[in-house]
Amino acid sequence: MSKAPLHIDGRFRLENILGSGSYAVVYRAQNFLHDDIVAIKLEPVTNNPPSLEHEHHILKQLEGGVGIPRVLWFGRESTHYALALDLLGRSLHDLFLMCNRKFRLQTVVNLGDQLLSRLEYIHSHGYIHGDVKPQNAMIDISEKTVYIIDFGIMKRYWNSSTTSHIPFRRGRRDDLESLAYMLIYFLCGSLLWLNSDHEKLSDSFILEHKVDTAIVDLCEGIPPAFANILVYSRSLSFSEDPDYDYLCSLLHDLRTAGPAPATHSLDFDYPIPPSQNPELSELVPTCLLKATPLHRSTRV
Ligand SMILES: Nc1ncnc2c1ncn2[C@@H]1O[C@H](COP(=O)(O)OP(=O)(O)OP(=O)(O)O)[C@@H](O)[C@H]1O
Repeated sequence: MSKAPLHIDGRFRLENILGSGSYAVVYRAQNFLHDDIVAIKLEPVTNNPPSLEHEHHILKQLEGGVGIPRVLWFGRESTHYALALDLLGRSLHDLFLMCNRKFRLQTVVNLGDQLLSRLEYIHSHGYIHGDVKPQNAMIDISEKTVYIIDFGIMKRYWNSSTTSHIPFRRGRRDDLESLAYMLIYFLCGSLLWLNSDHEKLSDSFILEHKVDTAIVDLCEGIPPAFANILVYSRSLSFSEDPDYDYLCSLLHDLRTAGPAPATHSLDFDYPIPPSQNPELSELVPTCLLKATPLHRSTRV
């Protein structure tokens, strides 16, 4: 891979790597014109077609939405495309490991509430995210707002010229089903088909076990609202408009049911300091939370 440039657009100086994915590397960078810190996503120009250009195009359409990263600059710098974004805090994946693989019920409720709003906003612009997972949800530096990231492979589900759902494509229900798995995972600490060696599980193994797992077993010991979210998402037909208010109401009921006064804050507590957590670099496999593309089941 070609060497990353040291400076972007004459004003951003690259510092350390914050993370990387299949097509880009994300750097922390200093904007020495405004004396602030940003995130810069770099993709070599050899990638064809460039995913970063597509990501930039989508982010501009979603601009101004709560929890959508703000684009500060996009362009080409020598051998790379570069996208400058607001610097965010940690991903939910990293936070989950730091919190010993358990989030409090109220934290999961508040995360679910925010993430549902993000998905509704993205869907209202004719797109599905298609890769809802803990690595693609980040919180801002003040740990108040959840952001969705990784728009490079996002696709339209809605054809505005024919005003119809594009066939043979994932739909909104798939994003919602993935979100349901993610919330259950945060509450239970794992999902039934995962084992200690889950890095090596194939997509087909996970899909087979997902289909064969009864929702009642998957959601054992957690409030029924999460099973209801999963059942509802799976029962949606391909082009049906999801009732986001209904899903939110299932979560809101859990706020009033608890013994302690409900809080809207995310309220993470980290029993394991990041420097002492050997698992922090471990990745949840990308196929882990994907919606079930095989036959759909509503077994509870
Ligand atoms: N705005 C940001 N602020 C801080 N860190 C970020 C930001 N955007 C991305 N990151 C970090 O960089 C990592 C990779 O980013 P991203 O998922 O967008 O890359 P990608 O190449 O599109 O990944 P994928 O292979 O999942 O498509 C993230 O997991 C996160 O740790």
